[in-house]
Amino acid sequence: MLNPNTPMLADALHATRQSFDKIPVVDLAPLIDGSNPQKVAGEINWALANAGFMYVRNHGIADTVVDDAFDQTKAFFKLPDTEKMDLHVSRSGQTLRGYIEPFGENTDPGKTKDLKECFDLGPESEPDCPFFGPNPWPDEAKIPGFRDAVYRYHEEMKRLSMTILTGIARSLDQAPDFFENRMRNPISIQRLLHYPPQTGIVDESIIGIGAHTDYGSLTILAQDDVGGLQVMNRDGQWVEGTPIAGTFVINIGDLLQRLTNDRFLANLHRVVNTSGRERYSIPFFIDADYDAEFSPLPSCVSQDNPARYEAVTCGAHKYGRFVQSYPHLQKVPA
Ligand SMILES: O=C(O)CCC(=O)C(=O)O
Ligand SMILES: [Fe+2]
Repeated sequence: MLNPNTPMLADALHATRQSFDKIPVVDLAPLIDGSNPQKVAGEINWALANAGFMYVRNHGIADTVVDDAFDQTKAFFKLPDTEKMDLHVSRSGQTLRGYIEPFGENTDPGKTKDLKECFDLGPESEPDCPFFGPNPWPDEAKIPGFRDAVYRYHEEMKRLSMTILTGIARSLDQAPDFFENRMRNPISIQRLLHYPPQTGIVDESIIGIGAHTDYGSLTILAQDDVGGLQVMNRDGQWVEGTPIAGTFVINIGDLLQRLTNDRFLANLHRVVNTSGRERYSIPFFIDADYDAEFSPLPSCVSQDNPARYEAVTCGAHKYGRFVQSYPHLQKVPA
């Protein structure tokens, strides 16, 4: 007889196992040490134009920084639900920091409810526009070292993202500081994620995180060894983003797709955890300054390929996407 705990995936949730040539692995060493940044830019160009995703290795981030952040992530999600709910994102106004419970944010609304729970934080700053302000830190006595480890991770990710963005700028034939100039005080979000394993019949109505594209410029994802990330390939098939030790998964968001007039792809992805184990991941999202304008680069526009997007500002675009996926924001009058 069928064990009711054995996951049974509906057809639409199956991922094709393919060679990971499909999601390329880019060695960042020649970019970081300056020996051959143009070679790395070429690899980035291929990856972002075809997959919208890449793994990066030799990224220069110490294992201990990543391991400490994962240890603290696990400790955080073990806190009692009432304590996590005291830090709920809806209490942070437009800063949008804090805890989100299962089904509290749905990234493919109308189709899928997200089983994940997460905790968002960002740079400590004045709350002068959406996405900026203080963090709702959990009680240090309950999880000692949380703030330091998670914030250190955030700072390291900011540094790494600026390095990767110099490679992306080169791959677009722009000056290496192209992004730095629109990232003086960028919106950045550090997210801690927990995906409980799913058992029984799993269909698209509830999965870890529904199919979505990321909203901003660049995402750096650390995942544990559990697996479950799926990325859509150009044929519309879901390809597994299998964990590779010592790498981060990098993908771009809508703002870079707009900037490149669709030359680079903000690709659909989702998470389905039927491993039988708890899955943890730590994405870091970097966007740009709140008022930075994104419209197609002249070098990505031609007579045959006219501009496909109007200009948007980073903050307005990002906030609009959050309103669509956060039920609590929809209740707030505009
Ligand atoms: O947990 C993952 O692997 C992906 C998370 C994700 O796509 C997101 O938070 O935007
Ligand atoms: Fe995502």
